[in-house]
Amino acid sequence: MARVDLDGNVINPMTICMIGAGGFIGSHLCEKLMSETPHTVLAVDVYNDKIKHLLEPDSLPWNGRIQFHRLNIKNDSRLEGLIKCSDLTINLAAICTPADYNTRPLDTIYSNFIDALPVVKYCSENNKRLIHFSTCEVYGKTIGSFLPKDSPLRQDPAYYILKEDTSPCIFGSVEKQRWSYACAKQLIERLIYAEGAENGLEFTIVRPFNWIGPRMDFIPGIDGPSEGVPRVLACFSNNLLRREPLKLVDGGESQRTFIYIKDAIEAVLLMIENPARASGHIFNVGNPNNEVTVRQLAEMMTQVYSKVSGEDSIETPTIDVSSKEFYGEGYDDSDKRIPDMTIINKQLGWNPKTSLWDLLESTLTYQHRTYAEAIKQAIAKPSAN
Ligand SMILES: NC(=O)c1ccc[n+]([C@@H]2O[C@H](COP(=O)([O-])OP(=O)(O)OC[C@H]3O[C@@H](n4cnc5c(N)ncnc54)[C@H](O)[C@@H]3O)[C@@H](O)[C@H]2O)c1
Ligand SMILES: O=c1ccn([C@@H]2O[C@H](COP(=O)(O)OP(=O)(O)O[C@H]3OC[C@@H](O)[C@H](O)[C@H]3O)[C@@H](O)[C@H]2O)c(=O)[nH]1
Repeated sequence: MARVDLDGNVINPMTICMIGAGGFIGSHLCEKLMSETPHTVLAVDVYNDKIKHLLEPDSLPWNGRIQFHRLNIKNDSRLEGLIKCSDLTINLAAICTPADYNTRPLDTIYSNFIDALPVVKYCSENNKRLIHFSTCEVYGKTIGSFLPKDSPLRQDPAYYILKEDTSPCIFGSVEKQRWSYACAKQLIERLIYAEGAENGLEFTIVRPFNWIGPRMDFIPGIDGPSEGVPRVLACFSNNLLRREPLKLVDGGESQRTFIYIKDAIEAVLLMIENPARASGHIFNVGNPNNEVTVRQLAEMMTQVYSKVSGEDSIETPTIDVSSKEFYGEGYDDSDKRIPDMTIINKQLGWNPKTSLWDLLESTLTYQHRTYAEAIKQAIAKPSAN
């Protein structure tokens, strides 16, 4: 049976230039597009480890519908040709780990703003559709965080729910280099929006709210640098696998809403296949029902990991660490992130499904299966010096 969109129109197979296809989100999106749609993907990245299983062997059912192009979009003239021969470009490429924002602010700004410029330009000049990945970090801090701690207004959703079309973007001072990422993402959003308004660029902007699941980032010393600091899911997974206490930055009081990657990918597929409903919009994509403090996340991950690994948790499961010690000078944080879902609901009829417990259970089962043995061996090996 032919695939139809939300308005009952037949969806024709398309060619998608996916930049950053080898990353966490890209790998799940490629998997979905290969297994459930007839579309072709030109997968652009400097790495392909996370999509290797889709690229080989030749006998896979989607053989020929995914091609990997190893290129760095900073300096490769092949990029324009790939965008030109696609119907749609999806840009995921970015430096997007908080440990980099204050320690490598130049690389962060270049990656999230300067390197995205040619992508936007080629799409605009060649009348190609663009789905650009921004971030929930563009909202920065909530209005409520500036109210006195005991103010009853802090309980009023008007002071903390983040809405695409009305919430302000509140960043810390320039010395707080944490905001280099959010600021670069905000400026590229504004540029894309302006290309739409002045030159007719057909665009969709996605603001992911802490998408998590298998293949996110790396486990330090196993498939990434030993001194590297990934995002919180991988940091806590690493601690659990090594039977170390989970580190709570500044008391673990910040709040986040976490969404299962597979739920979020459903939303992206709807955007891909419903251009008339998605174009010209900025979409929050998150799960407002899965809110926890980082401390609660640590506690839940400890419980879930114990269940899936069959190991008791250690005596002191968490320790407090200052942000200066953990991330260095210039770190700052978003206090609370609850996405408003009105626009995505209205345009695409999409809702997230998976509870935090369930998504942690499947993700930590994957982490345990993938890394437990390698960690055991790494710990057993006498150190090189
Ligand atoms: N995962 C989340 O919850 C989340 C939240 C907010 C925003 N985002 C945004 O979504 C996008 C994808 O995030 P992710 O979690 O998959 O990150 P990721 O780091 O796993 O993936 C990014 C990919 O882009 C590639 N890349 C970076 N620079 C490149 C370049 N110059 N040339 C070619 N490839 C390059 C990287 O090699 C990597 O594979 C990013 O733009 C990020 O800012 C993600
Ligand atoms: O080991 C750790 C790691 C992280 N944390 C805390 O956990 C919270 C979440 O940290 P993450 O590393 O997931 O990153 P953040 O949620 O702050 O930002 C992310 O948001 C959306 C995207 O744009 C990016 O993927 C990233 O910027 C922060 O408050 C952080 O300080 C810990 O307490 N301990």
